[in-house]
Amino acid sequence: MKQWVLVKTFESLFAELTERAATRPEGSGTVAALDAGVHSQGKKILEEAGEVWIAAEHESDDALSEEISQLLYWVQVLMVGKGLKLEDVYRHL
Ligand SMILES: N=c1c2ncn([C@@H]3O[C@H](COP(=O)(O)OP(=O)(O)OP(=O)(O)O)[C@@H](O)[C@H]3O)c2ncn1[C@@H]1O[C@H](COP(=O)(O)O)[C@@H](O)[C@H]1O
Repeated sequence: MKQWVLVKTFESLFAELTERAATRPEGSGTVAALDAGVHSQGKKILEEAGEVWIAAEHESDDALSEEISQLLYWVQVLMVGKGLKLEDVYRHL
């Protein structure tokens, strides 16, 4: 039987988090992060950005990649909480 591997992308993660915000499933860390509010989300973004910096200077590429993925996640949580769409950001790129 053929096995399909679903690759998560920035866009698919954003869709997933948007769906979490709408359906609010029990046990979702994203729902808890959204409920914690923008102050808490902003602190998490700063924390993860610091971890990215440290990993870039002192850790492996894999560790750096993991930290970057967490930073992207928290940026997306803040975006979803603020009601921003990907297009709102993309138009500034
Ligand atoms: N990609 C992520 C993701 N990246 C980071 N994080 C969270 O961000 C935090 C970062 O972890 P750290 O190691 O920096 O911190 P920690 O000290 O281990 O944890 P904390 O004490 O900070 O909670 C953790 O709480 C992680 O759960 C994420 N949480 C969820 N996702 C994805 O988001 C989607 C929805 O998840 P749920 O809402 O939990 O279903 C799923 O696809 C998940 O894989």
